[in-house]
Amino acid sequence: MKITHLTKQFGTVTAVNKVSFAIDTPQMVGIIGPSGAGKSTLLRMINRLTDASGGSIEMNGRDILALKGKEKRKWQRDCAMVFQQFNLVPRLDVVTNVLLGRLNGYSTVKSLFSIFGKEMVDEALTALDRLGIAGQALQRAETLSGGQQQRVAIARALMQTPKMVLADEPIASLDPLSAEKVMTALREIRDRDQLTVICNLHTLDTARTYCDRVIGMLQGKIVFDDVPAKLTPAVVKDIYGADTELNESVTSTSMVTPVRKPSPRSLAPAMAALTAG
Ligand SMILES: Nc1ncnc2c1ncn2[C@@H]1O[C@H](COP(=O)(O)OP(=O)(O)OP(=O)(O)O)[C@@H](O)[C@H]1O
Repeated sequence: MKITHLTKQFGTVTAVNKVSFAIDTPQMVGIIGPSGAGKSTLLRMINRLTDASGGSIEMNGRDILALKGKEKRKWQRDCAMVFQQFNLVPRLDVVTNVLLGRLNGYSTVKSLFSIFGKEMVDEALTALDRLGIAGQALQRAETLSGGQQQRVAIARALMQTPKMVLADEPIASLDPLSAEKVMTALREIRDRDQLTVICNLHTLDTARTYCDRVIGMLQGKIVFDDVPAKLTPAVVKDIYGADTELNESVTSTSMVTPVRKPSPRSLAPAMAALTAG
C-alpha cells in the first residue's frame, strides 16, 4: 500500500496533512501521537469511512480513493476495522457476533446452522478458539469482559478474511492483562495470516513491545517513521511534548504469555451445544 500526500480538512482544521508512507511487507505498524494528532482520521481514510480531501492511496496499482459502490464495500471488508468500543451486538451471543463479520448484517438469528451453515459456524468457532474465547461462544456478548469482547471483535474481523487489519485504539479501555492479550492476538495475525496490522496506540510501551514500525504523528503530520528502537527520549519529547511521562506510564503491556495454538478439542462443548439446540 502506498499513501501519498493524504490530507483531510475539516473546515479550517487540517486533521491529516500531506501524510505519505508505504507498507510493502506484512508488518505491525503502531501509530502514536497526542490526542488530536490525526491518527483516527488517517485510519478512517484508509478504510474509506472518511473521505480524503486530497492525496492518494494505492494498493497493487489500484486507486483506493476512487473506489465506489460494491468495490468500495469490498475494500472496506478487505481492511477490517477494530474499534476501541468493540462495536458488538450486546444481546447476541458471541459466535453470532463473529458470524456477522462474514454476512454483514443478519438481524434475526433463529438457527445458526440454517442461516450460516455448519462450515461457517465451524470457522467462527475456530476463530474464537484462536483468540482463546471459544468457551464463551454461546454467551451473550454483553456478559463478557472488555478484553474478551475485543477478542470477539478481532475474531469477527478475521471472518471477513481481511487483507489488512486496522485497529483504532484497540486497548484504550482495557486493563493491562486484557490489553496484553489483545495485542498478542493482533501480532499473531501478522505472524500467522501474514497480514499488515495498523494500530493506533496511546501508549508508547505498547508500540515498543509489539510493533515492527512506529509512525509518530503530530498536528496531522508524520514526524517519525522508523523501528521502535529509534524512539529515543528526544524523539518522544518532540511528538508528545509535556505529555511524555503520561504516555509512557499509563498502561504496561509488557507481560509475555505464550501464543495459543488452536485446539479442536476446546471447540467440542460449543459445537455440541449448537448441535443440541
Ligand atoms: N468529524 C469531524 N469533524 C470535525 N473535526 C474533526 C472530525 N474528526 C476529527 N476532527 C478533528 O481532526 C483532528 C484530528 O482528530 P483525530 O480524531 O483524527 O485525532 P486522534 O489523533 O485520533 O486523536 P485521539 O487520540 O484523541 O483519538 C482533531 O482536531 C479533531 O478535532
